Amino acid sequence: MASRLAHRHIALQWSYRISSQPSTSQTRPARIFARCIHIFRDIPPLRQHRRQLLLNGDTLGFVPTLGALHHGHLCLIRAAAAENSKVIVSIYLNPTQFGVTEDLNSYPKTWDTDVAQLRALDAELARTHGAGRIEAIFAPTTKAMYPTSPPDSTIPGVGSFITLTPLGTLLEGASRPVFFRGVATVCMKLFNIVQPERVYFGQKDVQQTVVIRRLVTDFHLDTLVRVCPTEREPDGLAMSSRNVYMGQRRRKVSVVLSQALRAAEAAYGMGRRERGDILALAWDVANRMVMEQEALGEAERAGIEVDYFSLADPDSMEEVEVVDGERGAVLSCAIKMLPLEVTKPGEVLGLGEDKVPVRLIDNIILQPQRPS
Ligand SMILES: Nc1ncnc2c1ncn2[C@@H]1O[C@H](COP(=O)(O)OP(=O)(O)OP(=O)(O)O)[C@@H](O)[C@H]1O
Ligand SMILES: CC(C)(CO)[C@@H](O)C(=O)[O-]
Ligand code: BAL
Repeated sequence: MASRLAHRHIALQWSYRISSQPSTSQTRPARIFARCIHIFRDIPPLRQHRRQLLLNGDTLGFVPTLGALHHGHLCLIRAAAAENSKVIVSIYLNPTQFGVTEDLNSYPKTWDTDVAQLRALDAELARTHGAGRIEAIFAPTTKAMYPTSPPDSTIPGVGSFITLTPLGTLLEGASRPVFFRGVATVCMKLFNIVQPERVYFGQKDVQQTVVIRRLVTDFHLDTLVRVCPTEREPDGLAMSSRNVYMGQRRRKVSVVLSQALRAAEAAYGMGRRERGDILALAWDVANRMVMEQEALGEAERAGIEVDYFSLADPDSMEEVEVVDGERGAVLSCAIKMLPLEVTKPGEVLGLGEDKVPVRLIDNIILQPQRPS
């Protein structure tokens, strides 16, 4: 009984969808079962449900998220539904991957629209021949996820953690020292709880995908890791939950990230293999934007700081001097969009009124080239 009460259902009733075809004796109204998407807040009822899925012969795809869902997340779920009969999505703002000075408290929280998007997507999947369905949302409490000691985000870190060294200390890990410890730890917990056949991650967080593959290999986890392409806005900006922090002014400037990467990718496309030759083009684009912004007045400009441009090995994420054409490389970048110094009346502002610094990341895979 306790376990039955421990999760809620959304969409409790059956519904009928009228087919766009006229109804005749041959073409009856399509009768589509608006199934409930279960919402689990605790682990035992989810485990029990998962056992039932196994007994029913279902395959399970898992999409972990921090919530504030956008089109990029929905693409991961579609990919999961394309190769599994059931999909579980987790929505959990994991505290241990946020450093003590980072944006955990202001991170966008959009539970109602997240659930509405998942319901709409599930209805779309119901109409898609052969697609799996969204079975459940796992939105655990922090007490459930961190049962024995409160989650600690300090660098010494009291608690049980997984670290991947040196991989987790490079690039994003250099700027966010507890980030990959938190990600690896929470993903290990989530994978142990959900026991998915396949897990789905976005290419946008490229180093995270390398960390997850390493976690699965080194800890012999029985799951397949799938990586889905980065979904972008029409101007090239990678979709990200944090983009809502940017109002119109910072949003316009943020396009520099993808433009810089594309310039460097073009150098690789033209046969350049030396680090300096490839990254110089990215730096040129970024420096030009920095100077353009600096030349404007306080009420017009949006400041940016480049954290890194990187050209790294796809398995280790260690920097390379020359791209091995048979291995390819990961070209990646992180920038900080600085808070606006002065805002103007009537200006379209982002979440937190453009006072929150926004760290944006992006990458392009430089594909291995076949020797001609
Ligand atoms: N634009 C995107 N295209 C494809 N996958 C994405 C995209 N953005 C995020 N994802 C993936 O969705 C999963 C959940 O990510 P998360 O909830 O942190 O969203 P996010 O947009 O990356 O948020 P943030 O702004 O905090 O980086 C991750 O595997 C992430 O790589
Ligand atoms: C994988 C993840 C959900 C772990 O909290 C998070 O790092 C993310 O959303 O990319
Ligand atoms: N998608 C990455 C999550 C984070 O930046 O914390």
